[in-house]
Amino acid sequence: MAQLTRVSGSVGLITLQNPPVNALSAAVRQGIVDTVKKAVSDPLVKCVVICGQNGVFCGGADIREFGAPMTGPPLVPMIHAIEATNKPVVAAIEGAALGGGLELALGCHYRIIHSKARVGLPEVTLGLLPAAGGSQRLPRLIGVPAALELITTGRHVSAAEALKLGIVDQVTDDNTVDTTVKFALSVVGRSLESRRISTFPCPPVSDLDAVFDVAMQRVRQSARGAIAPVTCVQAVRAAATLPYTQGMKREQELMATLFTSGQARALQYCFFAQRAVSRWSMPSGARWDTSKPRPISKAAVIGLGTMGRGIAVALAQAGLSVVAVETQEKQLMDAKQAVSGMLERGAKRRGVAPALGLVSYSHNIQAVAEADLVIEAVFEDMDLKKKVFQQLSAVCKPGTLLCTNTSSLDVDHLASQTPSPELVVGMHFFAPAHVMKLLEVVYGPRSSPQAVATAMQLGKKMGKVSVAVGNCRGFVGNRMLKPYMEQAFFLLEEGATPELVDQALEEFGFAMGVFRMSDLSGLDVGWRVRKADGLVDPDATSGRSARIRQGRRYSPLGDLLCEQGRFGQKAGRGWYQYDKPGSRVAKPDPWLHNFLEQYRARHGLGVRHIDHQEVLERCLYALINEGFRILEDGIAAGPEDIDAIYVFGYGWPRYRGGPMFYAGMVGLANVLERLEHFHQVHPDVPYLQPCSLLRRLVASGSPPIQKWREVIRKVHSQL
Ligand SMILES: CCCCCCCC(=O)CC(=O)SCCNC(=O)CCNC(=O)[C@H](O)C(C)(C)COP(=O)(O)OP(=O)(O)OC[C@H]1O[C@@H](n2cnc3c(N)ncnc32)[C@H](O)[C@@H]1OP(=O)(O)O
Ligand SMILES: NC(=O)C1=CN([C@@H]2O[C@H](COP(=O)(O)OP(=O)(O)OC[C@H]3O[C@@H](n4cnc5c(N)ncnc54)[C@H](O)[C@@H]3O)[C@@H](O)[C@H]2O)C=CC1
Repeated sequence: MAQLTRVSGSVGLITLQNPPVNALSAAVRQGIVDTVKKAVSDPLVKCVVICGQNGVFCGGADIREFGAPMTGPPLVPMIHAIEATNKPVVAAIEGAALGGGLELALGCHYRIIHSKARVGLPEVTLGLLPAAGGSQRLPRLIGVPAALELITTGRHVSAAEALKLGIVDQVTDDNTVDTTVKFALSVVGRSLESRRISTFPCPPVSDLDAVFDVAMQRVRQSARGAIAPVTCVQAVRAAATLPYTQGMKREQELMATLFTSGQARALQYCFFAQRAVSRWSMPSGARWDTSKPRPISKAAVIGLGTMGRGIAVALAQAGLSVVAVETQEKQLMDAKQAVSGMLERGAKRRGVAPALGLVSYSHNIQAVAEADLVIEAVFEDMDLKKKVFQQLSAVCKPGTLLCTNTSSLDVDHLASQTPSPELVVGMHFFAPAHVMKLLEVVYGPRSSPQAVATAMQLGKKMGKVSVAVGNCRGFVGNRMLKPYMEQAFFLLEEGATPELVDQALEEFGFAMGVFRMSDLSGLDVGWRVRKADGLVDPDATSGRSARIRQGRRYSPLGDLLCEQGRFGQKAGRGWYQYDKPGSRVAKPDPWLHNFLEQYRARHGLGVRHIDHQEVLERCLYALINEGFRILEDGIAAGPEDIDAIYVFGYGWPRYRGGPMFYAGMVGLANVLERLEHFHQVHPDVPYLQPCSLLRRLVASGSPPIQKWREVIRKVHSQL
């Protein structure tokens, strides 16, 4: 809806009304069309101000309407009608003017913005382009290079930057609507000829082809398979090279190719999934809206290795005071330097003062006595962690939340070491912890809803996408990763190379394939876990026992590499070779190819031709099948939780929506059929057996992902 009122005698004030962000739904567009017409034809109205209710101008087109056939008046003629009026129309921007919201403001003759508001054209992040004239008006207003950058990245711009770029005419710290009303009255009677952006020529660029070539190269490199950024470049090129009307035609044509694309659907799903995970629930019935978080102002981190340092930085950057405890003197000194450096670099990037004073250091665990919440990040060793938790229980004040950053150990077992297991949760960060967006908040059967709510809220404060998950081996992300990686090892045994597997996965859109990723994080990490699980047996060198452990197929390839000291990048060799230890450029290694040949010969393994399709199906469907098991077990509440974890923590290409969304896109029946086939061929790999939830979904007609929770609820109610 939009409401027209007359203020200050002769100002027609149009207020967009569609909480929470005044998205341009069909009703809002109709409201704008009607109120603009009314204001223009009212002789008492001399000028018009457009604003949004509740402190937000407009969050853009209503994304929820994208899946359905378009109803209501289209945006483009609506914005043209505003631009064409003979009465000045001024946008009063509070909160945000994004996407269609900014395009609406660009159709106005002037724009006044509150100093705390932001603007942007984030359509590219939804798989679209600004197709309500944004791709044609913005370059005309601020020039091609700046518009290209904003449109291809979707970056939000502060009020100050918007003024500097020339997107807005004035910034105010006062009441935006009052200021805009006064401003509108002050421009009544002035010619509007020079205020209609669509009539502007695009500012000339000296070497147009070079500018667009560089932009195209940049988006192709960073977008890795995403089509919207490429299309955005093409749309801006149309603005730079064609008259406005033809440019608009091109904008519409390009948008038509994107609007119904699978990538746009996936990205829009991700937008809502990211928000859905904050509405968490636990199998006990505890929920986000009935569980009150506890205020946290003082936090502590125990163990200042790779993870502890990043966690301390993330906490301090969120404004908390942090006590950082490390027992090794040298580590403590190094950590102090590293944490200060990270805080300084982060502050420089964000243009704020570094929060150095918020972090204090100690080698004594007693220093955490006053903390409201402690995050333990010592070595991955159950006995050590148990000891630390017992110490914390003795040292901390009553009610302190005790969190562990363990990546694989049993959170509930750790909780049982304390007199208050309800205060224990996992806070599983991802490396580097101050950069990576994902946080798995792991609850055990005894974790209190308040503890979960507090960890979830703290994650949000740190700018993380926090996902509440149940306690099981590997939680959600690492549990699904295990079959994925194992399939990659099996493919090497059957004839593939690390390069082939990685290429297939990187072409799919992963930032790194399995083997490059394994080299980066260190092969010894998994080796230690497999040893602890009793899977590593250096004596089993040939025969069936070498490749069957604990009754199922096992590939000792990773163990054999570790025995040779090939721990990955840090050793200068792993699945690839590197110029020197620590170097990042992975090169194919003839030694490894030779080693694989000998290995296959020793085990009598025939070499098959393996293509990219098989790599994708074997690795991804094994991972997806585990995802269905996780849903069936109630470890994740819904497919959105799993997808958010994979998109924000594991480099799953966002434009493919996440593994569960992807399964829906390729067809659940198809996934089921391929898993059945692979399980038949590899009966000694139990996890290839299709999960019963997957069968159930297929049997119920493969409903859209939004309906899976109903099927899952039925499965749970029958257990
Ligand atoms: C051939 C066809 C031609 C079609 C032409 C169309 C061309 C276009 O021009 C296309 C577009 O506009 S696409 C939309 C572009 N706008 C955006 O991407 C902004 C999205 N929103 C935000 O960034 C933040 O919500 C924002 C910064 C606004 C607010 O952040 P907060 O952190 O305060 O709040 P959130 O938790 O993010 O959001 C609150 C609730 O609002 C929902 N929502 C936000 N933006 C929406 C939008 N644009 N449409 C529909 N719902 C929207 C959001 O989902 C959340 O609700 P819940 O999910 O229920 O929690
Ligand atoms: N490295 C990674 O990518 C990830 C690791 N994790 C988990 O985070 C935890 C820490 O891992 P990293 O940081 O990689 O280990 P790390 O080996 O880099 O650091 C551990 C630190 O804890 C210190 N420490 C040991 N005992 C201590 C004690 N009693 N009191 C205080 N400090 C003590 C050590 O001196 C060392 O500096 C582990 O549980 C690991 O599984 C979780 C996610 C990712």
